[in-house]
Amino acid sequence: MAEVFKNYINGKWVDAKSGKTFENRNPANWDDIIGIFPKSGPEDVEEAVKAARKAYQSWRLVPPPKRADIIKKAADLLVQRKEEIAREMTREMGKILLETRGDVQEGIDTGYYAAGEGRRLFSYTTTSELPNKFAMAIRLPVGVAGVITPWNFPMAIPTWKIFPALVAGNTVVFKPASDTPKTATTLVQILEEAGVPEGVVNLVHGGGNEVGMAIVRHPDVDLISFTGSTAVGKVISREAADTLKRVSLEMGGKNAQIVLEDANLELALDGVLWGAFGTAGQRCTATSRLILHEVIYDQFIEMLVERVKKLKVGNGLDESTEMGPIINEAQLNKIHQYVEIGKQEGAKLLIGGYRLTGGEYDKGWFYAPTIFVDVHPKMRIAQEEIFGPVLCVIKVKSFEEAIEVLNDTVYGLSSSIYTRDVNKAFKAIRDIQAGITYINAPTIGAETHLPFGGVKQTGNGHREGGWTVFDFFTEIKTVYVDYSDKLQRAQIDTYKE
Ligand SMILES: NC(=O)C1=CN([C@@H]2O[C@H](COP(=O)(O)OP(=O)(O)OC[C@H]3O[C@@H](n4cnc5c(N)ncnc54)[C@H](OP(=O)(O)O)[C@@H]3O)[C@@H](O)[C@H]2O)C=CC1
Ligand SMILES: O=C(O)CCC(=O)C(=O)O
Repeated sequence: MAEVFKNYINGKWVDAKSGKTFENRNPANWDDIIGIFPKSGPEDVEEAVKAARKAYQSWRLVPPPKRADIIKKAADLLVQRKEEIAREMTREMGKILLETRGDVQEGIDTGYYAAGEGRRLFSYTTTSELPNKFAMAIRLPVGVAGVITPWNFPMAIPTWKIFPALVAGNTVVFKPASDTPKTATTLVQILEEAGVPEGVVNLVHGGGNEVGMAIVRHPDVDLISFTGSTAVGKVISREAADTLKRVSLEMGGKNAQIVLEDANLELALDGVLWGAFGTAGQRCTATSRLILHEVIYDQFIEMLVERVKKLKVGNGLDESTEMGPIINEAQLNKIHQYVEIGKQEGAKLLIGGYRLTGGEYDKGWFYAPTIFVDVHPKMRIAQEEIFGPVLCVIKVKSFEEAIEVLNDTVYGLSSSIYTRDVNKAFKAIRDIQAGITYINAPTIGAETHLPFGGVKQTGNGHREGGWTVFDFFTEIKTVYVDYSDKLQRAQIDTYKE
């Protein structure tokens, strides 16, 4: 019998009001049912927002170090349960154990980092232009935060949002991706066990159009933190405009790795393998384009194909597997459509380009690691996010052309350049249009204490991670304290003759 899960609203585990449910299955083995989850609707969101609004009145008054103690405890619980959660996550969304352990670790790191901010949450004091007057800017919570997350980092991304939101004093209505409701449930169970009071965190399972949209449109939700596709991010941005709520959007990418003629080729090879085929390419920071200098082009392609041929694709629970399945059938079909588009556009398919079949592959969504060469930078496969194990290789004649090609996309999340020339490395840091640039390292592998986010159509100017995330989750209040016991007029009295 499949396990049945519930929503978490106002401190209680409850079914969807409609009683409807949906099923979630292991993408590496469809026979394995992960669980049955509530298929909620706007009426459930209504309850969750009401609970979050009520809880906000007391949560905002809890001293930040006390709020942080609860997040620290949640991180401790994640440490204790790391292996179990990683295994469940691999079952739920497919990526290999090495990566799901990393995903939980990112949640742990975020927890300890955010908890530390409970004793800082720095803003500043400054001077006043008038005598006997004190001036400062302080941070206050914003209110009820709607948190909408994707499936590819089912622990890390929710914690990037929920932990700092709570330390800052906001309450949360959390809608996780429909493909990863179990990991989301585990996170909320942990927050409950850590001592989060009722109503402070609410979990509502269900579809994006029903639950996600109801959160975005709700007038009592003050801010939305969203990670997902650019298409959905644009819809959210438009819908949120009606209530003028604050919105943080972390969206798609078309990240590139440049390899120059002077690069350490072995290192660059390890980088692109990990960047392009890690998590089966289903990372917003995945290396989707490889830009090679013509001098090393043939040699590097030969080295790359040799290694890609040997990649072991299979169930991520097997420790020897190097690449797991695709998340679902729709995503697999999308990837294959892009492969067909690439062929029609005239790119040369060097390896892969098909769904894997036979044996265990017949019960999962497995796709062969795929490489296209002779890719023109304007082709659709070089411009649009594929979100799968497909690498497009582009040949360039110079450093300048490499940067131009890298920037020639509507996205701007991550980027990487392999070179031993320090001047070129610094020029790349200056000229690449992306939120993240790696020198001699792959496009993936964010650290939680640094800002994370993209430019152009990848983001809307906010950053997660580091202390920058607190700029999003706090409201700045400017405070003047006049202790002169008389009316002092700024601007007028300041410059009185
Ligand atoms: N820049 C970044 O930091 C990152 C970006 N991503 C991006 O995420 C995408 C892959 O994730 P994926 O989950 O498929 O992305 P989606 O945009 O399809 O979904 C993301 C979340 O939004 C929900 N959603 C869908 N439609 C709506 C709607 N109309 N209103 C409100 N919420 C909605 C989804 O719910 P449901 O699951 O029920 O459909 C899910 O919870 C890729 O484009 C990737 O680049 C991923 C990780 C990091
Ligand atoms: O580890 C990283 O590079 C970022 C994680 C992430 O959110 C992603 O790539 O989808």
